[in-house]
Amino acid sequence: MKHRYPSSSASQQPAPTAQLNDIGFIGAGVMGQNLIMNLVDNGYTVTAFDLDQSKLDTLLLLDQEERGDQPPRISRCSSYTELLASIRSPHLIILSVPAGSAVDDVCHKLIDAGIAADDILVDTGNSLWTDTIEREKTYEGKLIFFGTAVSGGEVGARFGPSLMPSGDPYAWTRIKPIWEAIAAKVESSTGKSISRSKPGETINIGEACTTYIGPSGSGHYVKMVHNGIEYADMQLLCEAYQVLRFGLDYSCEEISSLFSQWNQGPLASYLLEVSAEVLKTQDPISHQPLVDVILDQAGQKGTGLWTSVSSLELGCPAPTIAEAVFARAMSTKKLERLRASDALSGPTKIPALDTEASFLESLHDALLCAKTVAYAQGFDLMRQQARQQNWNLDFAAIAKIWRGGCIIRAALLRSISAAFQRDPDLENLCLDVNIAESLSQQQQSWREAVARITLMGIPTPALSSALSYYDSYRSQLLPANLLQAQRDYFGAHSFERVDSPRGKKFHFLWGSPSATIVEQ
Ligand SMILES: NC(=O)C1=CN([C@@H]2O[C@H](COP(=O)(O)OP(=O)(O)OC[C@H]3O[C@@H](n4cnc5c(N)ncnc54)[C@H](OP(=O)(O)O)[C@@H]3O)[C@@H](O)[C@H]2O)C=CC1
Ligand SMILES: O=C(CO)[C@H](O)[C@H](O)COP(=O)(O)O
Repeated sequence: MKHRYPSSSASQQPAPTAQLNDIGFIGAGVMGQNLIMNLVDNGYTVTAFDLDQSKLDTLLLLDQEERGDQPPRISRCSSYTELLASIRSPHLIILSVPAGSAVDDVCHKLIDAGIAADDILVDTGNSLWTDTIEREKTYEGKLIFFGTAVSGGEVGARFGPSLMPSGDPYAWTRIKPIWEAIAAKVESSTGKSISRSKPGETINIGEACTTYIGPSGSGHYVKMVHNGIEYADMQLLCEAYQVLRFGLDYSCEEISSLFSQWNQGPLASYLLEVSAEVLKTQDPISHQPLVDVILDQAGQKGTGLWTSVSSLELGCPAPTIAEAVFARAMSTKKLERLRASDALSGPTKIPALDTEASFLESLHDALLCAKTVAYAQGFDLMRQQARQQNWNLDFAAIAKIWRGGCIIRAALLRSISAAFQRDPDLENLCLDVNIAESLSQQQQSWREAVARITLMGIPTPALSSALSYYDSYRSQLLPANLLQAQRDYFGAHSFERVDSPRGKKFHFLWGSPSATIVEQ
């Protein structure tokens, strides 16, 4: 351990008294407000700071409403000096501000306000994992910067998120009981969520959806990949919706009930549940389905993009995740798409379906296979990055903490954690004996769905790219032999031969009258 902690900062701060709060919290926005309420439900007292003081008004009102005749659990403050003076030493401060410069802004201001070297600042935002590594180094000796990525949106933050902590092991010993208290819980035997949905409720049974991920930055990397899978999963559901809506003329209500039905089986997931809920929601203004009045231009904050960049940098294919990012980008070209819809033709003949029921079954299986493949890509990325960074990631534990609280929680994660428990060094999820069997059984339906949908002219970039990944991954031969020959032809880039030891390079003298191969 690199840190050499000076004596506790207690000397610079007021001595602990009953009035001092347990935790300082900076950023009382969507996530911050809910994390704070989760902390106080679990018995911690908090001093909160936000640039926007009206957010603190709301927070204190909420505390007043929920605590009944108990004393206040939250104090507000208007400066970092006040924040430090109002919490126990060594200080523990949690940060929930937008990723990027706001995080450093807070660090600098806390340093100016006298934060001590053994005080802990936990960044719960979606920070770029390399920024977290840099920050831990930059602020060493001034404060202990510790990353904990959080998933679960506002409801998760309030009643139990999935938490991905990483960094300084000493800081982890202090944070662990708090994270275990506020995290989502799942039943050990079934992996099912133990629901908690009322203010004041706490759950002290089951497995907490948090585990120490590893060295600095690893938790934020794992969360970034979680979000990449989230992008893919969301896109797959959007593609299924579009096929049903415009290929089969289903109403939103009908799609909602089909999704709810699918949610009882192996596709069960929070995102499917959310989609079913969204699709049955009416717009109070136009009284049409709400989705029909939402502009089809997707936003993004960057984690899917970072996952795809990481995939390219590592040379570790995650095309389904990348296609999901591209799909969001394509959606923003609204005006161009409107022009292109006039200029470019679609299918002239759409063959009739054999039966609607068999197509729905194929679509169901296609979704399940593509979702599995998206997870396989995500876990492969984590495996490659872990190798490069020398992180010892426990993939079974990661799959387990995603079973509850987080946005990608899904029944499938039970098979995924079981796969990594069977073989912690599993190269690719598709190779797990049970997962391989399911994919092999369902791949024909997947092809039929993709082929049908292609003939309908409905774009399914994630569904189809996942199938191409599956087929590429199971190919003994890929056309990279021709590709190597092309490279050698125009750039003398050389190639290896199948009949020579690996590493030996050859160049063909293209265009020379005698067919000559030279060893490089
Ligand atoms: N929303 C979600 O579902 C999830 C979000 N996250 C991550 O959590 C973090 C917080 O997100 P979210 O709660 O949605 O964001 P919000 O914008 O709702 O809240 C962020 C809060 O931080 C305040 N803030 C901004 N800059 C500073 C600063 N320099 N110093 C102090 N306070 C500041 C903001 O104040 P002001 O409004 O005045 O700028 C705001 O109150 C982000 O990193 C996000 O990516 C992670 C998981 C899920
Ligand atoms: O981290 C999250 C959930 O896990 C956030 O909801 C994330 O910000 C969503 O990303 P985007 O805005 O890019 O869709």
